[in-house]
Amino acid sequence: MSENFQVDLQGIVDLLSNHLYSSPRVYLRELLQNAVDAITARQAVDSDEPRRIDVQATDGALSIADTGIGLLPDQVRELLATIGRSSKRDEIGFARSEFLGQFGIGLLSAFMVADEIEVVTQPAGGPATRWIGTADGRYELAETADRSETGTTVTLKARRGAEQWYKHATVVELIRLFGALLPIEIRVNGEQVTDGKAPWENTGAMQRAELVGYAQDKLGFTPFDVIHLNNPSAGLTGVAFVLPFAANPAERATHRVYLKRMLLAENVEGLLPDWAFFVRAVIDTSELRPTASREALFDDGTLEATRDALGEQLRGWLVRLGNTDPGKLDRFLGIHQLGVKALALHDDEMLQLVHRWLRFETNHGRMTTSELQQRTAQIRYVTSVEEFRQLAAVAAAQQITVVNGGYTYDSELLARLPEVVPGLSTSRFDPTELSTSFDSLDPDTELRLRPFIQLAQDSLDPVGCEVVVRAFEPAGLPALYLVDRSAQFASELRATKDRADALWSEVLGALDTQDDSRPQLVLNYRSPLVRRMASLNDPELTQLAVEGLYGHALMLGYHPITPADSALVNRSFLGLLDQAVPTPEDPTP
Ligand SMILES: Nc1ncnc2c1ncn2[C@@H]1O[C@H](COP(=O)(O)OP(=O)(O)OP(=O)(O)O)[C@@H](O)[C@H]1O
Repeated sequence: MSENFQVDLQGIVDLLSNHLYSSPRVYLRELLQNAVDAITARQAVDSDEPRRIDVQATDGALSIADTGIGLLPDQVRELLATIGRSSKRDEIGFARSEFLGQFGIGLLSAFMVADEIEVVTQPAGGPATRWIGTADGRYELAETADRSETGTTVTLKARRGAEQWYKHATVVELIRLFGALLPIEIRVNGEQVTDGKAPWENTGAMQRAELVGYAQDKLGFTPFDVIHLNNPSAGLTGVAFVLPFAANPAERATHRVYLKRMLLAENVEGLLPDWAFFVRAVIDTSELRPTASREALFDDGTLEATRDALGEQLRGWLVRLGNTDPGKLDRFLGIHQLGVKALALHDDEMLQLVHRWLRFETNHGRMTTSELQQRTAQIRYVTSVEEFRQLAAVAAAQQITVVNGGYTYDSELLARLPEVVPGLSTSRFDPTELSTSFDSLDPDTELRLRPFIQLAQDSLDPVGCEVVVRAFEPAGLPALYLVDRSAQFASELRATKDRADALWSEVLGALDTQDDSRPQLVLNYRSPLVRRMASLNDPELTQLAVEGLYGHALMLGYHPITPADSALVNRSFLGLLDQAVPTPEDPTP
């Protein structure tokens, strides 16, 4: 013998209110939606019939009356009293596109705010029926006196503690929120509360001002720009408002979505591609599907195709801006630079889109990648602001363009650019490259300077630095400390190894590249100071001066200072002071 399931209605209502719906306020959305569907069904039969919804909200009670199709007694039994039964699906069970509802559970949401639901309904030419359902799962059905008009009235009485959802102001606010775009006359306590127009449908000169006003009112900001969105295959129209402030690209952007002109939710995710974090969209769609809670979009192929199509339109806006109003694009990037860069780092599409407008600091001013490409086949960058400060002027004097990759995301972006942009080549700038562009001394001078160079080398042997003399610009810079990158890594590794315990020491030892190329102190023979030093006849003073320059060059380049370095610099500083400050027995004239 087969039996029917018993359903604990209270359990289902708890499930809906605690797990499906985000707030009891959706009860009004569900009632409104049923009224709209009933009107749609009646219009399909006779489009001359009125399209009206009348809400009466007095403290503690609410009724919503529609001029819809109404139900016969048998339909009431089948549709209202059977959970999950809906008149809005076709024979195969698919949602029929003309209706908002589809699941056959919406009416139950009223039990979140009422213990009893009364429905009085009458189809054209049929009898009027009164149905009263209670939250404990019982219902009564009876014929009643005819209504004055075809349609349905649903009446609720507030459950204790839910009175706030029945207040006039709250009801007006919620009806406006959910129903602002519905092409139906909606009154609350006699007053018409909506105009049925989407802000982007107003044409004419004031359209933009109205859209800006809408964003200010409803979204709380004055948009940087407004982009129209359109996707006929999803029956979609709307706008994207560009945020006037920086947004965190890691936070998923959410959008206000209307489905068949009724609000689905104010914070729908997944409508636009992830990279479009800098806009908030407001759209209406007739083809995308809701989830059962009607608070999110169902993530299917149609949504994916829509996301791509809308992404194309946002991309189009960026490209247009780049081509027609570079100043405005610059302002846009000024606001969203960091977010755009962060995203471009992981999202090839975004990088491809924006790379040509991203500006980087270089030693020849701020430049885009295409401006850089015009200057040099190979874009060279350093990875820290300190390194840039040290090398910028010297490299510029040798006509070498160096990009400062020290700002957030810049060096990572520069490293990734060649993967995405054909023909673009970037590399880390190796400071030792500089010395190859410095001028060597002529053989006579070289010979003459040999004792000086030897003396300087003796001073710097204890710190493992090689002394070289070259002539380069700017002449005001007496010395430059250059260290090959892999040598720098090896020396830092060794310093750490010396400080680490035995286990770590061994691990670090395995990483040692054994690169023993020594750092160089390049003395600049164009510098008057270096020239004077080279012609000194006092070996001790020469050595102190070389050590002093060494310390100065280290600090200028923000290089790490080892104990041996600081001992050397100390010695030089004190020695030079000693020479500079006269002793009392040596009275100055
Ligand atoms: N105001 C109304 N006028 C006419 N029929 C109604 C009305 N309200 C509800 N119904 C009938 O009751 C059925 C069940 O309504 P319910 O709101 O529970 O589900 P639904 O609207 O079909 O789907 P969903 O759960 O997606 O809202 C509807 O399919 C409809 O046939």
